[in-house]
Amino acid sequence: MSTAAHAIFPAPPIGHAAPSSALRDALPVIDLAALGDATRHTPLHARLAHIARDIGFFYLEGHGIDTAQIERLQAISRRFFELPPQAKERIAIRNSRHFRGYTGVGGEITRLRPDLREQIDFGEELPAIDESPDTPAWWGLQGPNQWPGELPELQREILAWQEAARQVAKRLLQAFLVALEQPATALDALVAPPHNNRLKIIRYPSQEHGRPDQGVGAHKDGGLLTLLLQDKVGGLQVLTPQGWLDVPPRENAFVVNIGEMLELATNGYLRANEHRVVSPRSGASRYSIAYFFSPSLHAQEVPLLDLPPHLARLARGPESDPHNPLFTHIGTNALKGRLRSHLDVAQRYYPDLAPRR
Ligand SMILES: O=C(O)CCC(=O)C(=O)O
Ligand SMILES: [Fe+2]
Repeated sequence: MSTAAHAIFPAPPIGHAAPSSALRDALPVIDLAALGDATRHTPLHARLAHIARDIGFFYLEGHGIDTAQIERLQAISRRFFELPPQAKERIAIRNSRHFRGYTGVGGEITRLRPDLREQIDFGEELPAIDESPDTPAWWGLQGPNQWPGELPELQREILAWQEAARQVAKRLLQAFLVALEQPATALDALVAPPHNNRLKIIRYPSQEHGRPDQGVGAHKDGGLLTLLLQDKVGGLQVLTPQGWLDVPPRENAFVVNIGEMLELATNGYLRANEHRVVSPRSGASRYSIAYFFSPSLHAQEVPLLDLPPHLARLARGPESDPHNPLFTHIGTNALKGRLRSHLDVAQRYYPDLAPRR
């Protein structure tokens, strides 16, 4: 996860959110089925553009993924985290130049602090690009996953999820483009195969009394769109002008975030929204599955969309943070985010590029 740009609004201490009740009642829901495959602008598209711009996150329903498929993935993910520590360590992310594999609690860093979560990072299952002195470092992001041999069903469900989530994300991206008065296909080349999407299954252990509660620290997602599946526990919060707002669980709905690459492509008309997870306090763990729909490394550069004047007027330019510069070069930007989050991988495989602390 890329460490976020500085908050525009002073962030209250973690765990003390005070969202406005008006916003809490207004958490928007978008029905992808109702948007259909329309290539024409409809009032629903106008609502989508408004919500994505002014609130920056929403629930997505009507995605068409079977409840049974969701439940199978959630169940097998929980079983992975119940494996003995040695089994998880066998697929440790520090053994993968491609940033794939298991990270234990506290092993990932956001805003310079360890996150209290354990997770497996997956990517598209593709062969590694040959390393030679002339190969740019960011090609290292492409490569095979590490699968736990004890749970072959996990591999099956993750690969199926990648297919299903990719279709949903692509339809949603096309709806965004229509909403912005672009051809629905305007970014097809950016998300064409070979793909570069990422997926994580995550467990947030319950917070022990008096201990830090940074499940994951405030950040923005680096890709185009994130489709997040959370369980019933809660703890996800999004930063709004009124402060941190809880995003309570909603059955069979994804939570959608705008990522930094869509912010860049729209010259800041759409904004990547900052979010975080506060550790559960219930004694039970929280589980989530995050799918990061991202530009293909092969596309090289994020294009700038040509917005009509009435939208371009509202595009404020991408937010710039000297501590977390955004690059329009896809590989450079993606590698930067991974290096910041996984110092062990950075130091082992990318020593010249590893962030200094
Ligand atoms: O687990 C969640 O609810 C959010 C995860 C997240 O924001 C991330 O991994 O980027
Ligand atoms: Fe995120």
